[in-house]
Amino acid sequence: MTNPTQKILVADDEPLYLRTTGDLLRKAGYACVCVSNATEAMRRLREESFDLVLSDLSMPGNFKLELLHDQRNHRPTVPIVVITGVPTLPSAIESIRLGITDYLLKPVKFEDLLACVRRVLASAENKSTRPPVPVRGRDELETLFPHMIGKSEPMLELFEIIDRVAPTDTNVLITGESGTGKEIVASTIHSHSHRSDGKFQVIDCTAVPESLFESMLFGHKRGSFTGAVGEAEGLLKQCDGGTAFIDELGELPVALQAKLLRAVQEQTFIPVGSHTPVTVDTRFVCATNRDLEMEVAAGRFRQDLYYRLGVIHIEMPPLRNRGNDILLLADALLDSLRPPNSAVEGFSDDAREALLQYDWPGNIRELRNLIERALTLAPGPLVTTADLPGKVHSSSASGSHFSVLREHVSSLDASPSPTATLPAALSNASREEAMEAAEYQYLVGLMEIHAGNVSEAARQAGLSRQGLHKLLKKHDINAAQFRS
Ligand SMILES: Nc1ncnc2c1ncn2[C@@H]1O[C@H](COP(=O)(O)OP(=O)(O)OP(=O)(O)O)[C@@H](O)[C@H]1O
Repeated sequence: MTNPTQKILVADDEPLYLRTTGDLLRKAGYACVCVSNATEAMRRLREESFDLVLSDLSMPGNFKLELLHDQRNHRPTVPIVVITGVPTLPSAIESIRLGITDYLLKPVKFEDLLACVRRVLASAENKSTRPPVPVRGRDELETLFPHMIGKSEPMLELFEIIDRVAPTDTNVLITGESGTGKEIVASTIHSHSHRSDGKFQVIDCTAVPESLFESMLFGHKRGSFTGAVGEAEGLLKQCDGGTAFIDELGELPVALQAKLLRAVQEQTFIPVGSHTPVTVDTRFVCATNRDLEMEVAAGRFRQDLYYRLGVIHIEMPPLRNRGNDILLLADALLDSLRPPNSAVEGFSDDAREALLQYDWPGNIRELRNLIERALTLAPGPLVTTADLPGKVHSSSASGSHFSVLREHVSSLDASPSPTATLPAALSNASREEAMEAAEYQYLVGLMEIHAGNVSEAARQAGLSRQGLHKLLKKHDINAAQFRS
């Protein structure tokens, strides 16, 4: 039921759109004020109270800037649904400060607009019964999420975003290199949300064959396809009331993107072989290490889905940009991974320096693996550079053998002659380093041949898509960069 006191400000510089939207919303029972420029929109916002703003932020006058300015004057944020023909995603902090709750792309169907308005207003009503998120100082931010280690500026900014975004129902897109902590951020958002009693459901787009993905996500009726011996509830239904974490979103096949869009937009879907829609109440948090904007530009990822899922866009800082957090993480991981009978107590000064100098292409996952390895090698009491892989300790001295080797093999022709000789400087490389560099070269060549198509490349390599993804991740190779 529409609450007749709910008041919407519609701000847009297209007269026809403005008039029809206003008329339709009034018919749907909302009080509606329509304005065609930023100055008028700000004047109305300052003088009256609204429950929702529907606006293309890029109309005459800088509405975005004025809203941010008002925020600094501590005015309460009204939820904003951005309706635009030329979208750009603001940073996470900017989205939060502006109060952006959703994106709709023009032309927008009125039923979609209405569904969105209802959802946002219902969620804003819930929100008003929740205590506001206080502004936190540095000390408080540092201790807010004890399982997430970090005191560097990029990490404190991340903690502030998580703190502000967790209590809302806004969809979140987390991007960043492999191993930077995207999943841990997603689960922290869930555990600090009002959905924490519901399930945090991980849905990995690379883990399921394309043909089974739809039934895995939405469920199926008995007999709907060969092998569907019973009825199955999909993963989305299982996290009704909770959070769906869609990992490796960039790998989601195009055919399924439209179906996911409907589920995200309307919170309903139809199980395979059924005719009856299922309704859920699920928040979507997604992650990818692909450049989704590039995927959208290349036509491989739906623009509407990208905007719908990325209302808040968090970019994870790579470990190499987190300064002394590297050492905080190394100490904490050593503590948590050390077996009870281990004689190892810490790192030598040289080893600490080497950890700081290395560029960590595999980020925290790589650091964790390195510490596990060092714990088995180091006689104790200190882990020294001798217990670290060559690529780590040599990066602080003469440059890593591995990276030099990797550079060398990358500069070779795509099909190098078997007699190609390695430079004398590389004769120091260990067998392990040489094998890694060869594997890297093979993967780069494979990606070039198949123009970044992981399924085709996996077929040639005799690997599963998932297996190939793991290898690409290990070498920090982004398949998207090979697509034209
Ligand atoms: N700030 C942190 N403090 C402590 N541990 C962390 C932190 N960030 C990540 N980790 C740990 O590092 C490992 C990798 O993190 P996670 O799986 O969240 O990365 P990811 O970005 O999702 O990786 P991928 O893209 O490969 O799926 C996990 O074991 C996680 O618990």
